[in-house]
Amino acid sequence: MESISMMGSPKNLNETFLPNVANGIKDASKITVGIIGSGDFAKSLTIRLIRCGYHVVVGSRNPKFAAEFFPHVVDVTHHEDAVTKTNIIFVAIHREHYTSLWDLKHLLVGKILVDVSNNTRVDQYPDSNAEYLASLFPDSLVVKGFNVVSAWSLQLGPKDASRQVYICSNNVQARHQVTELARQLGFIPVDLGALSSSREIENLPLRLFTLWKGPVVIAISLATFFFIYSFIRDVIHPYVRNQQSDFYKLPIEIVNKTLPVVAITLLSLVYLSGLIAAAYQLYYGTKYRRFPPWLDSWLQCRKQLGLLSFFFAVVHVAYSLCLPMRRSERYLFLNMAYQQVHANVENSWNEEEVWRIEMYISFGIMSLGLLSLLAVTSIPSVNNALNWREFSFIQVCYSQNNRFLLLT
Ligand SMILES: NC(=O)C1=CN([C@@H]2O[C@H](COP(=O)(O)OP(=O)(O)OC[C@H]3O[C@@H](n4cnc5c(N)ncnc54)[C@H](OP(=O)(O)O)[C@@H]3O)[C@@H](O)[C@H]2O)C=CC1
Ligand SMILES: [Cu+2]
Repeated sequence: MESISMMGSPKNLNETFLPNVANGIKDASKITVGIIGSGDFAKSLTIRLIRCGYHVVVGSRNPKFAAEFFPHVVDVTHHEDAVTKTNIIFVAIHREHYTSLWDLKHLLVGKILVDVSNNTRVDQYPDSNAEYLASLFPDSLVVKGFNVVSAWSLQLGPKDASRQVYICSNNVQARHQVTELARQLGFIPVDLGALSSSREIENLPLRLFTLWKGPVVIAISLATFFFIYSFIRDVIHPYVRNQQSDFYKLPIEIVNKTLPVVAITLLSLVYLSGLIAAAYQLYYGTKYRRFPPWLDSWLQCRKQLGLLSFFFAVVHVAYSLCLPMRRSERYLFLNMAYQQVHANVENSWNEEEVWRIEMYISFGIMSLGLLSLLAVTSIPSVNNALNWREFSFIQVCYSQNNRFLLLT
């Protein structure tokens, strides 16, 4: 195949408007890409397209005003003019304004409309924005994509941000063209098939947060609970019983007692979900039965729970390293030395205590090392570089790590 051609366009049946990459020749300079709207997304996309050698025509309600915000090489014009000049048009306006393009319907027949819109809530509308656009312009080829990249990362270039863009459309040719365009802009396109996937794609930027919400709430609740528990046990109780004021322990000691407990509880939650899932499958004697929704979402957020556990472990290490720096520690040490002299004790070496602390610290460091290995492998690019055997090896290390942590 010589080039990607625009199939299904009644006017330009064989016109090529994407650079020919089949034989390695990239000639984007002759290709015009249209953008409707002159907002943040339109501006950033324009800059990327220009950098990659495309010619850009922007359609605005107020082209004179909008032109000030675009490089001079960009053709900023009225909607009608813009859509006649190109076959691939990014619709960079919000869903509520799609109907304002209604008058252009006859000009958009057979053209590719790329819907880049996002919503503010998951499943905000009964239909996805892209499906809505397709229903308004049934004779155009609607493609969903690019909504997962922010205007900011578009400008910075894909090196500094997530590189994947998800693309779907009911028209295979249109989908391939937008996929190719995404690739040439330096992104990694992920083909999600038919336009019915657009709802999922639109929920993606919103979903990123929901995976963290549960684990963060759990971590904060656990931290609050264990903090209050240690506070009552180590500060309030001695105060009530012996009038001994240990309130100085609040900022460091009590916090540092809370951190490892939260870390290990979160880590055990990571594994508990897997065990419950296994027990569930054994109980029903099949692996083809759907897990209940709570278990499903629990299994999905294991990575986040693990990373939060790592975070608490790291902070615990930092706190522990700072323990001997405290003034209180120095006073306690001096008092102890004085009492020892007073009691005429020459050597206070306690072999058992020495061994306990040596082992404690050694296991602690080892656990942190293994936890950080796991945290690093959870980074997608590192994870992708591992094959299945390497991945299961690290999983085994991880479960060993649990034992270390329990020991310490
Ligand atoms: N900003 C971002 O980081 C991202 C944005 N998106 C999506 O891109 C789309 C545009 O976002 P963004 O650029 O941030 O939004 P902006 O509000 O910055 O820009 C929207 C543009 O729409 C046009 N517009 C406004 N009102 C109307 C109207 N009544 N009728 C027709 N056109 C109108 C305006 O252009 P003009 O005045 O020239 O007509 C305006 O510049 C949205 O759907 C958003 O979800 C997706 C991913 C990231
Ligand atoms: Cu510890």
